[in-house]
Amino acid sequence: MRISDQIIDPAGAQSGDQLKAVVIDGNLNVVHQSSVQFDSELPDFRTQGGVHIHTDRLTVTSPVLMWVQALDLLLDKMKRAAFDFAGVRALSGSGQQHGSVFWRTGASETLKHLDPDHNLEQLLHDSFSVSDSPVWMDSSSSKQCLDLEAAAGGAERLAEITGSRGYERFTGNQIAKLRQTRPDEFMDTERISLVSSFAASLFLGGYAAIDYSDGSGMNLLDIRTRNWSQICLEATAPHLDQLLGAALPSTSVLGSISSYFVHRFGFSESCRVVSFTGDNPASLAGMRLQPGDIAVSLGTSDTVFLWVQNPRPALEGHVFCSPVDQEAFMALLCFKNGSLTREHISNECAGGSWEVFSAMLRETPLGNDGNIGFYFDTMEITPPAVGIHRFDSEDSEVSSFSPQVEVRALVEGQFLSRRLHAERLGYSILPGTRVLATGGASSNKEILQVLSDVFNAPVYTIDLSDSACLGSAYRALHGLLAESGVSFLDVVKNAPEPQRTTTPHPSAKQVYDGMLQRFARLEERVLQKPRP
Ligand SMILES: O=C(CO)[C@@H](O)[C@H](O)CF
Repeated sequence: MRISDQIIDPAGAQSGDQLKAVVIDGNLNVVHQSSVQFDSELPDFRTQGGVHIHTDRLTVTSPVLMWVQALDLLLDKMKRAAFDFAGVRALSGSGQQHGSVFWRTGASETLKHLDPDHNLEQLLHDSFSVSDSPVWMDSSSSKQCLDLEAAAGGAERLAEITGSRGYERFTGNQIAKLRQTRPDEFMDTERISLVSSFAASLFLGGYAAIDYSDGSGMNLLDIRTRNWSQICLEATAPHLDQLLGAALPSTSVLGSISSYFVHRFGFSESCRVVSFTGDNPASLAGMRLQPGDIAVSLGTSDTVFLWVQNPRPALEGHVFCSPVDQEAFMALLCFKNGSLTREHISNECAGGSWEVFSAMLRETPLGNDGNIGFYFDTMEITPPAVGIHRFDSEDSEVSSFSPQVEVRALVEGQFLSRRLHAERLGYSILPGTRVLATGGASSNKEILQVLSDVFNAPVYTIDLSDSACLGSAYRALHGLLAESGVSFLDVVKNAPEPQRTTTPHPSAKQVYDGMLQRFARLEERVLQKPRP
């Protein structure tokens, strides 16, 4: 790759709260970054964390036109910064998993004939049959999950086919709910995209295929045959295969960039668009995860994931097709109450100051004198519980902690939960295990110290706190070369190595091995409590 070549990746495209672009050169060095924060830079949409939480506290959506406007804004920012779009040889991207975009009948013609004298928001303003896209934080499709599990032959059978039991946020259940509750909008839909393939469609000037990896988060794709499961399609909506289009390998080169971007921004006509994928699969690529590593992404949601060759789908957690190896898979656990909950406790206990929050972690002991907390601001995915629950060293429930104890109870509780549920699924932390951390909170050393202590393993980070961006730029490069048969890990073998940032305290194993057993018992007590 000529040094002047660059790979643009509007990755993190539609991750929870922002749209980001990362550009790398032919030596895999990051040469440009830009971003748009949805809440502060597109205030007219009045989102919080990029979403609207509806009054039922279960329905969570994002305005699709906010995502479109964010792309206009991002590319205008790069243009004003005199970014050389002509040097971009390929682009790829990622989007928050499970979210869905419903294209109105006729939108494909609009996409094909975009007028470069206008911005995308003006051109696509009437192209969506559903203006408020369901997103991953939604928990409102429980009935549809039960119906789909029944149609598949039970939760275990559905997990065996699609990699997961029925989950409310998974796209198939959201599609079924929309068809049942908003039939007119559903009937006016000619294509359904994931957030990732929606973003790819904008650059392609036509409907982009859903890739195998992000498609694995829909409860619709058979993860072994990599075809849509007929049982699941028929249980969800009639002719759904026509609305989704065929799924393609995540390494597919979808085509050349739309002439709209050539004329409006100066992209080269030869710029290739490589299949977009989900944010977590892109993070796996960005961290160049290897078998034996465990990744912890500390973002709007926290996720724990790793590379697996022989998947064992279960009733907890998920198995997705790997985004970088057609024979492999990735196992993932999702914890919805991630950075928004850390922000909530920081505002309540540390005056919103991360410096104060970090000092409180430094000043409180490992094990927090036996105090344990569970912090679920919204209905949690892993485990399915809600509310805040605090216990003292005698396992007695208490109504409050001091601010310092609360801060440590939150961070220890989050990481004890990540470890407990990972070990339940058979992930074992072995000597030599690397914990690779990414996401916004991975830039906080005190939070990473607690992560290292709870897992009793060293924590490594990469230069960029958002590995989904970097992973999509790497995948863009791999897409250019994949036809030559070169593996993804070979293409990126010279990328900057993750740096070790923290190692566990000598007493960590003794403190947290014991605390984990208490945590598991108390979590059972929380799950037995009646939901409010
Ligand atoms: O639901 C999730 C994974 O299954 C979340 O991590 C979303 O991908 C966040 F955007």
